[in-house]
Amino acid sequence: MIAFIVNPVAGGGRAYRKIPEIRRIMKKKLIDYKIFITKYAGHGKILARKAALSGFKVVVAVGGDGTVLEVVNGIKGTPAALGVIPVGTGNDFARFFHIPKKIEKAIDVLIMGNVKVIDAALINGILTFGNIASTGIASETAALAVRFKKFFSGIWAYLVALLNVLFRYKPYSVKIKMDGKEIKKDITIFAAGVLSYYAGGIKLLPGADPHDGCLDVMIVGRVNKLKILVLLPLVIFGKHVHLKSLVETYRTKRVEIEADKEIPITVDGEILYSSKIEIKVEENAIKLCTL
Ligand SMILES: Nc1ncnc2c1ncn2[C@@H]1O[C@H](COP(=O)(O)OP(=O)(O)OP(=O)(O)O)[C@@H](O)[C@H]1O
Repeated sequence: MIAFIVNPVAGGGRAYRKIPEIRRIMKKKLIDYKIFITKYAGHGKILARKAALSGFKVVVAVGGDGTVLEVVNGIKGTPAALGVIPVGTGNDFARFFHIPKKIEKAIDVLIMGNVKVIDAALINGILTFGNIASTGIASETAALAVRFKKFFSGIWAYLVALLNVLFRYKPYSVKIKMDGKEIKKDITIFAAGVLSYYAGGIKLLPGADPHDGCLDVMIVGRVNKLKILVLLPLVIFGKHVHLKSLVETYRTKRVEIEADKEIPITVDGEILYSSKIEIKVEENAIKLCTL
């Protein structure tokens, strides 16, 4: 039995509009299913948990990365597997695993029965996430991009927001603890995660591998703002990591950041504020229906 958790606002309402198509395809394929529609942000986690505990073998996030985040946290620790119908705006989680955007093909992935166990990450001991957590210019940009999403789609909303943030951004002074070492740093961009994509297709952590039991970490310290503009096209295609003089990369199981004030942290599209961030890998945390 398959449970679909539909976030009606994901993808600007696209997730909701796809319900009749999901019903038609499931009827044609003669598979038992139920559709649950979220009523508010956070409801997806509750619905997903209830579905998983009441025997649904697959619980499907019908939406974007925010919906996947809620379903992952809902089904964590239950026998249910995660499915995704990527009808959000960015869909970075589905992009990494090549989950098709066409509804019928995405449903085929669910019923094919191919389940892979993948790593996730835990932030501040409370939230499990499947993509990337970031702070610095990236999170300030994400916070602003929310407003631009009404006017621009996917990656464009982030690019316009970035140009707005870029010239007023002041690097955060932080302490970073990793692998028994502590470094003091002024950070422009910090990202840690288990998958590669960010903000609708930007390849922020190109080397991330959800099967290696590690987080990939990427840090850009204090840099001339014009250099950020040079870095930008490279980041989109994941080539920035070759610029060793600007970009530091690490692979670790746990990383901690301490700042002297609350800073924004973007976690799979959601924004948290904290002065202390602890991110650690959760090995084999998610069972995922994939190709
Ligand atoms: N019924 C609801 N009403 C309002 N917000 C909701 C509802 N259900 C879920 N949400 C919230 O909607 C937000 C956006 O969802 P989601 O991220 O899936 O879509 P998106 O932003 O279009 O896609 P992406 O994150 O891939 O760009 C999430 O933060 C989620 O918590």
